[in-house]
Amino acid sequence: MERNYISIEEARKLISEHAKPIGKVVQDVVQSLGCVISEDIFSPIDLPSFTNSAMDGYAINTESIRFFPVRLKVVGEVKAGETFKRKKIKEGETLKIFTGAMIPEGVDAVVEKELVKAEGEYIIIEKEIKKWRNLRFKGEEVKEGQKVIEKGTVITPGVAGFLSAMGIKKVKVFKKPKVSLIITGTEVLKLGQKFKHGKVYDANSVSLRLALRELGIESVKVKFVRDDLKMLRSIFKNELKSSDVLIFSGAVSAGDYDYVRELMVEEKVEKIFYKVKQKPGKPIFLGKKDGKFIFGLPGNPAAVIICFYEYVSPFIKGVMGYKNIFPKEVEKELLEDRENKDDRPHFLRVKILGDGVKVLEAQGSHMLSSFVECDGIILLPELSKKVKGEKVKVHLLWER
Ligand SMILES: Nc1nc2c(c(=O)[nH]1)N[C@H]1C(S)=C(S)[C@@H](COP(=O)(O)OP(=O)(O)OC[C@H]3O[C@@H](n4cnc5c(N)ncnc54)[C@H](O)[C@@H]3O)O[C@H]1N2
Ligand code: MOO
Repeated sequence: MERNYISIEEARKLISEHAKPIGKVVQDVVQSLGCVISEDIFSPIDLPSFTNSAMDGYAINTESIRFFPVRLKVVGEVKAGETFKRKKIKEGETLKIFTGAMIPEGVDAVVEKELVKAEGEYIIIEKEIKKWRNLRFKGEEVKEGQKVIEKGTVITPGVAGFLSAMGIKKVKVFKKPKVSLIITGTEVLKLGQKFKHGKVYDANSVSLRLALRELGIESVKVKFVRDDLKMLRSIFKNELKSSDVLIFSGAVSAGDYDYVRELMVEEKVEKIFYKVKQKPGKPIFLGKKDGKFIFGLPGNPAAVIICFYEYVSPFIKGVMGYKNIFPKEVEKELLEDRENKDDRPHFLRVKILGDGVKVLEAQGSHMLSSFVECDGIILLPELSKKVKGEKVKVHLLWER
């Protein structure tokens, strides 16, 4: 007999167990935002790769200056990017130098231009300048061959910049899954279609596509299908061939035309779980066939978004090689008493106000207006009461 529900904790555990990388690919660093590096990175060069100036100013040799103030003759200049084997300074001389320019032989400090007085071909340095001032040394940050990035690191713009600074153009990352969205419902109108009484505009394909884009998943196919088992089967079979993760929206519940569960049984999709004790999103399904994973999300549009962030996004992150897959949490104080008389835990949309959280209006699984102000979700256990001032964990959905 099928158990009626599993708990949120059990569902999370099953997500963690099944969300494993599906392969590795070589990716251009410039296209790699949000990918996870799949092998340790060793620097091919020193960083800095040559000793250079941290300031625009004058290159000096402090050892040849016996006392300050000193008057030095400007005998040339060194620009960034220039190599200048011929440029050397002798006692009594200086070179004009720019930020990032290579330090010439015999130079052991750079005095920034604000600290000198220019007098024709000469400069006067009033105050003592210490050896090594304003020098950025070869290899001071990274040595050639040093391990600089560990496998499992998520590529942020900063990481991508760092890779590029080492001259690394391509990087091995865990594969992003290809995703198919199968949007069910005879009542569903695609955006742009003329409104008809009794129909609803599709919200789910749009919220899911954008949520997937946040994860860097661009390879997304969207299929709309009426509540028709034959058509659903044919689309399912096709998408199973081409995608790694299939996400159904709608038709997972108990209605006569809710065909997804029936299809999963018929197609011998191995059930990982079906139905989680929660609101919204109770009839969520996760299954596996031919190494591909299938989510069935309820059609209710708020349930879709919440199930995506609580389960689908963690799953996809796991596939992409992320170590931390579940939503980031912050602790906040509840700004009002809140009771859950239901026997299912409730995910509630909240707005963060400083150290507190306000539970938003419009919490129904069919209601989306609360997302206008929503920063995150709190979980209110079944048959429980939380009082004003009590600490709650907020699952952060997005930053703005
Ligand atoms: N007898 C029972 N009825 C229901 C149960 C139950 O246990 N017994 N569960 C309820 C719960 S909880 C949920 S959640 C929903 C889930 O329903 P389905 O997954 O079968 O989804 P649909 O019936 O297809 O649609 C639900 C709702 O969402 C609207 N919808 C569907 N697709 C879209 C879309 N792309 N964009 C916007 N809105 C969409 C649809 O019109 C329905 O209003 O079942 C309860 N029923
Ligand atoms: O579990 Mo359903 O999403 O409440 O209404």
